Amino acid sequence: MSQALLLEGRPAADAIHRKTAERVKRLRERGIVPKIVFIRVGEDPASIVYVRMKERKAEELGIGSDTVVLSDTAPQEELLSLLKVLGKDPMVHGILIQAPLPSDMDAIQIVRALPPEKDVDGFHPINMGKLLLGDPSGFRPCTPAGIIELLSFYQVDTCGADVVILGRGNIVGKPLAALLMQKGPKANATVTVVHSSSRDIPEHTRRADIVVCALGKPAFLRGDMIKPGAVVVDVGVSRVIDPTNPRGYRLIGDVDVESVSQVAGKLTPNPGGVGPMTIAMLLANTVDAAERLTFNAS
Ligand SMILES: Nc1nc(=O)c2c([nH]1)NC[C@@H]1CN(c3ccc(C(=O)N[C@@H](CCC(=O)O)C(=O)O)cc3)C=[N+]21
Repeated sequence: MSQALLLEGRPAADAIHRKTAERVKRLRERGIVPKIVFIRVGEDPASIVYVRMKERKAEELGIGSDTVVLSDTAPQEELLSLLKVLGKDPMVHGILIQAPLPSDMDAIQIVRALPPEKDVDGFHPINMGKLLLGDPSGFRPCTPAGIIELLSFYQVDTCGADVVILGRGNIVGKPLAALLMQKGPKANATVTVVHSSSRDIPEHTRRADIVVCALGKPAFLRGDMIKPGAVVVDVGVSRVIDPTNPRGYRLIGDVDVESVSQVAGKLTPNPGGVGPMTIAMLLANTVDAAERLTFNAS
């Protein structure tokens, strides 16, 4: 009975954090303190936890941060005028609008109100366009970039690999497909994107060298759906009620760990895999933003 090797996110994230801290130090020696502003709308408990984790890590690295909290009854204009002020503030290099937003807000219009140079999430249409074009002057979305760097850290070669991505969302599936099919190292993959209208999902996943599961469906991917030795990246995360857990809930990924770990060669745990990498890429993007805004100023 074999057990998949776990590709832990923490060591890979720490390697990125160490480089980020060095870059922060160099900026600070020149009198620049890289800074990110987090915007949270409403009191969603998960968003509160995530923003706090990002603030704490930023502080550890010497990156300045502010968090602005708006009421979920605030008019969208309030958020738009806040973005306008932050967009012009030369002390602010990165702006993150924590998702999800209240359903009555127009997320597409809101991202467009960000200057693309401060869009460290990489969600602005300019950055999405640059991503598709392979123009490195944009920002890579944090979770897809984190997956690329996680695979690279553990020397999983994507060149020529058959990668099957489950999920076609704008945050993970679609941008990850664009990154992986790019020409170049840490890319060069043959990419298939599978979604709810795909005819035979197991047929696709069974021939993949690498399966990326980003559906948000707990324990969706089972061992009988993958090729022996495959690399499995578990991205989706769901909360299930668990009275035995002090938090009252437990996090569960898209992968059925019990069966998949019997068949897969390597597996990213969840939590403890892609999540920490997402934060590492966010803060690396923030330092990129500070460097670009400082050294490429026209
Ligand atoms: N504008 C925006 N940008 C985001 O990047 C963004 C967002 N909105 N909205 C929500 C999602 C979620 N997200 C996570 C980041 C880190 C972990 C993470 O580090 N998780 C830990 C566990 C955390 C726990 O125990 O709850 C882990 O996987 O080990 C998880 C989730 C960023 N998001």
